[in-house]
Amino acid sequence: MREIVTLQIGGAGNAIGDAFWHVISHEHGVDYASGHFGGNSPLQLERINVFFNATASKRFYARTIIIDTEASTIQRLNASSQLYRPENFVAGSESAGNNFARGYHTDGAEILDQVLDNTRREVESVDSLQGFQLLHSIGGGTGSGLTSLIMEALVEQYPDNLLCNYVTIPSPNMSQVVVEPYNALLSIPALVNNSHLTFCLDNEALFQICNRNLKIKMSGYEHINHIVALTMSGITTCLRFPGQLNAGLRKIYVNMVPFPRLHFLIPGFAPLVTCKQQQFSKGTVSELVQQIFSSNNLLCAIDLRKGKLLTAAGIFRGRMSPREVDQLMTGVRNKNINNFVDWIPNNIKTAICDIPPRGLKMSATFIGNTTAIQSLFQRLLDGSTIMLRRKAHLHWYTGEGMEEQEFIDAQQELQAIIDDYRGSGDVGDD
Ligand SMILES: COc1ccc(-c2[nH]nc3c2-c2cc(OC)c(OC)c(OC)c2CC3)cc1
Repeated sequence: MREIVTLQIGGAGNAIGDAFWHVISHEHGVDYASGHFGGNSPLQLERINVFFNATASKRFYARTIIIDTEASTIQRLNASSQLYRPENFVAGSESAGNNFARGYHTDGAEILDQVLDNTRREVESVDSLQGFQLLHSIGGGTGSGLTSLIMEALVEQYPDNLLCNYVTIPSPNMSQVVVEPYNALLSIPALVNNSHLTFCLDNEALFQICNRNLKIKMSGYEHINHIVALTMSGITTCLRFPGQLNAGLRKIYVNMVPFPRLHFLIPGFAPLVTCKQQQFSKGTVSELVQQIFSSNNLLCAIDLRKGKLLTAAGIFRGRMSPREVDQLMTGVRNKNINNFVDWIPNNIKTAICDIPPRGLKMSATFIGNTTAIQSLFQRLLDGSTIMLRRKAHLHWYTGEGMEEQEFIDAQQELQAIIDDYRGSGDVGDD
């Protein structure tokens, strides 16, 4: 079996992780609170080992390391579910204080060995590890700094395995902490150089979806974390259920990432409508296809029409005609040929799983590798430049041992990835 070890890091990473385990434990017939299997189909067990470990007493637990520099998140999760193995909790003694430097150099560094020891134990208990998925934000100190440190260690200790990151990206309009742009900026080098697949989860888009699509007036993190969990469930469907694709992280990597550095993927999900709208929906595949290519359903605040898709994947769930799905997806490509690079001929792929997500008859999940992501990176660059030019709040980082040059180097790395994506959209389009 091709197992995946999850590391959920920091407040946001653990919130996303808990939402993800809620969704997929139900899909696999596992009770979230107790870990007991009560499912009704062998399909729920056939590939359950990708994300879960079975215990002697036929219970299941999530193969995840629960990490935070402060104990409160850990304590809450430990109290909420037996899906979490107590030995896999790693808590620091002091919060990273929303500071990359404390996550990477001081408070985070203090718990790195515990993280790696717990990871090693889970790796040694599996048959055939395919890789790691890391759930974290880059706006806070633990999610940015400690995750960067963990990624460097994982790449060194497990050079043949893939790192798949699900990263929440701070929004200037939903800012929690004034130095989020610095933490996000400083996370870029590790994501560019150590992640193989980086799924970008933009708080700007997620809150827009809650307000615009779902008409939620006072949207909170519980709402966006559930949208993220539904999308992660869609992305991992082919890993977790048998189907026509012999699915593994490496197959996604090989087919979605044409150049190693261009591995930043934009997820989308459909339907993202109110219950009332869902009642009036025709519930057609055509509606799903139209929605997943709409920027309103992307989990990043970008406009697909302002770039070119290098590669794209659509994962459809529910009972539907494969022929209709292929025709509609091919139709989108043919009608929007200028929004697809012409130097990867077969750059759109669909997969169908007839098991729908909870509460829906059918759904679609989109993954796009698009040059339009430049605008997201430019937003991060601009947000950090405006403070860095005046060295505002820099003392919180230099006081923890960092140098201003590290910020300048990170900005050059960010500009370089922007240039690489821009250049890839021009290649071949003479
Ligand atoms: C852009 O062009 C392509 C993209 C992917 C593949 C492919 N080949 N083999 C696989 C896959 C694959 C496809 C998936 O979605 C369509 C997929 O779900 C995320 C998925 O997820 C697990 C996989 C893994 C298995 C082929 C072409």
